[in-house]
Amino acid sequence: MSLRYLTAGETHGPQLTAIIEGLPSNLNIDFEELNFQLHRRQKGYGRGRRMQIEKDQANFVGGIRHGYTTGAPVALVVQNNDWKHWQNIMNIEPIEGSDEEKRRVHRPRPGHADLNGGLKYNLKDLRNVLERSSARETTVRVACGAIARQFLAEFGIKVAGRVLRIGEIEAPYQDLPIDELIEVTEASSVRVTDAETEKKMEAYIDQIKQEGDSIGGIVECIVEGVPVGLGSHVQYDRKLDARIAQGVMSINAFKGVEIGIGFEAGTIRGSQVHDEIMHSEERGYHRATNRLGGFEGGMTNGMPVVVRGVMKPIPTLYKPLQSVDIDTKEAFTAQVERSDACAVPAASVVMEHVVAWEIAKAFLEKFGGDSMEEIRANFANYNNQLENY
Ligand SMILES: Cc1cc2nc3c(=O)[nH]c(=O)nc-3n(C[C@H](O)[C@H](O)[C@H](O)COP(=O)(O)O)c2cc1C
Ligand SMILES: C=C(O[C@@H]1CC(C(=O)O)=C[C@@H](OP(=O)(O)O)[C@H]1O)C(=O)O
Repeated sequence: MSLRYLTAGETHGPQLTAIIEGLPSNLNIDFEELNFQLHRRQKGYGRGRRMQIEKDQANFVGGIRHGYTTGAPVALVVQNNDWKHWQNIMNIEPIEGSDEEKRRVHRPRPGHADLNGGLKYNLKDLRNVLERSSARETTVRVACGAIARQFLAEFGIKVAGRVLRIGEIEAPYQDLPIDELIEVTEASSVRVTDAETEKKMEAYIDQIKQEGDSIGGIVECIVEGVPVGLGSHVQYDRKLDARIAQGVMSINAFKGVEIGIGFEAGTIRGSQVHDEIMHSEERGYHRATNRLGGFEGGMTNGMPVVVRGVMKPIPTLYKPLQSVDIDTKEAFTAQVERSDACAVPAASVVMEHVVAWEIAKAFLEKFGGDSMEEIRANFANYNNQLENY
């Protein structure tokens, strides 16, 4: 059985839930580290009031004993603190005497799932769509990814992320060793590597917010220590670059994915794109450059995996856009109560965890076993095979 997870829960409901299946036994879970990753997702300049209400923590309710996985499905929940303000609106049972009509959402917001979901599921209260389409769900995706990240760390694989651009402001690209990149971006409110860009981006986000607008950006994830040969060229759905692309595109508001230089590859010559193959005693086979972001033929090539994603501007705007009421079919301009102005730094944390998940899944497919000990032995055996190749 390959590694998988399902999530459930609404943004203003009592909690989010995830069930992970396919984790090996005897993986040590560092709960503090996992909650730190949830905390990182909540940070980032430009987020709205909701993030002050939530203090995300994962509670495990299955599959772990005394800090170690047992091989059983892992179940975890994250409470929504905001639930207490929404209980009446979100109640599962009918509430006697409540004015259903008053709480019904019938004005779809442009850029959200509201209208498509209402039409598709035949729901006249669009809250039934928006509650689940909210990026609140990315909390438990990060929790699942944080477990994948801890699993990968056992094999020396490290994950970092950074913001490359917010709207008109591009961050200078600094090629830092991965530990330094993790440290420096962690200290930055917008997850960039230099203080000057950080200041510029903060002021820019403030300005956009003041103008009642929102802004998106471009983020990058780097994974180092990935062995050669994860994924496969032999079948479309085994190509790991394609699976990573699907994961990234599934993050709310993501509109594009690149591996390595990505779209730039269509603008320059082959000699400027392909990475020359080298061999040395210490490094074995490697590439002179890493323009293709660690992939050839849907398989990792041992170079760092480099993935970029683009996030559109937040759709809910204080400067309202026009839409159509589903009851009257009349035009109105959407009203806003609260929203993030920019969630690009937060989304870059989500992306790290989505990428970590896909790599962990492919790692388990290649070196799979039911316990960590079995996987370690399989991994050592493969490394031995590579050394003798
Ligand atoms: C971390 C994060 C936070 C977000 N916060 C908001 C928000 O506060 N307001 C909003 O309108 N959209 C927000 N979004 C984006 C919407 O969830 C998303 O655009 C919407 O569900 C429609 O999905 P699509 O853009 O993928 O088509 C956020 C996305 C992410 C990743
Ligand atoms: C709750 C989170 O993000 C939310 C994602 C979101 C959306 O429409 O996607 C809308 C906002 O929620 P609300 O409407 O309650 O203010 C964000 O705060 C979170 O990231 O944990």
